[in-house]
Amino acid sequence: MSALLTIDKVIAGYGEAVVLNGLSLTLGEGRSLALLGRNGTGKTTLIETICGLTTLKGGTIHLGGQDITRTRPERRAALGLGWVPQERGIFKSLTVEENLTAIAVAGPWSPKRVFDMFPRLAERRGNLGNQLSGGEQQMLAVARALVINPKILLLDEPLEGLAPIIVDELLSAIARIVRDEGLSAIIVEQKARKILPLTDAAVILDRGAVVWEGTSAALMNDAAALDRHLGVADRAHT
Ligand SMILES: Nc1ncnc2c1ncn2[C@@H]1O[C@H](COP(=O)(O)OP(=O)(O)OP(=O)(O)O)[C@@H](O)[C@H]1O
Repeated sequence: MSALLTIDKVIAGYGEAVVLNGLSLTLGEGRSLALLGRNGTGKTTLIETICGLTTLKGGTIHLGGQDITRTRPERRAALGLGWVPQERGIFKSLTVEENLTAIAVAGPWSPKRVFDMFPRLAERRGNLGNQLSGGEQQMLAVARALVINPKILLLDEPLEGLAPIIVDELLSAIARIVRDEGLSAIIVEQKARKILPLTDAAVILDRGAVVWEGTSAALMNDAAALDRHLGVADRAHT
C-alpha cells in the first residue's frame, strides 16, 4: 500500500492559537479513514490544515509523494483534494446542474455519473442551490467534490443535522464511493457507529492529538475505547 497523504508532526492552528500539536497521520492509496473525536478536538482544523487554510507552525504534508506543505489552497485543490466543508460551500444562486458543470474536470466522475448516484439531484437539476433541502445541498456538495475528480475526498461531518432517511441515502452513496469505487477519503463524523462500517481505518483525536488509531473493525469491537474517547453519548446518537 503506497501512501497517498502523509502528515508528519504537524503543528497548526489559527493565528497564535495552536490546535494540532505534532500530529502525524498516513492515508494509503484507495483507503478510507474515519476521523473521530468529541467536539472541539481538532478534526475540522486537521481537514483545513490539509487544505492549507490554517496557520502552519511546523511539520510537513505530502500528497502523492509531493511536498504540499507550503502550497497555496487553490493549488492543493487542483492537485487532488476534494474538500466538502461543514458549511457545504455550494453556489446557491446557480442550478444544481450549473453547480457541477461550472467546476467539472475530465475524469471518471462526470456530472452524469454523479446524477446516477444521486437520483434526487438528477430530479432537481434545474433547481437553484437555495431551493434545495439540507440533505439535497449536502448531496450536491459531495457531488461537486466528486466532479473535480479528486485523489482524496475530505468530508467534514456530512451527516450533521440531516433526517434519518437522508442520512441512509448519503451513507449508501459514500459506501459506493469509498468501498465500491475505492476513492481515498477522510470522513469526519460524530456518529462513529454509522461511519465505521464503511471505512477501512479510524483515528480518534483529543486535544489536537491522535489518541487512538487502528482498523475501523477493531474500533467497532472496542466498546471501551468508544466509551473512553467518544463518550456514552455516541451510543445514544446512533
Ligand atoms: N477560526 C478559528 N479561530 C480560532 N480558533 C478556532 C477556529 N476554529 C476552531 N478553533 C478552535 O480550535 C479547536 C478545535 O476546533 P475544531 O473545529 O477543529 O474541532 P472539531 O473537532 O472539528 O469539533 P466539532 O466537532 O465541534 O466541529 C477548538 O478549540 C476551537 O475553538
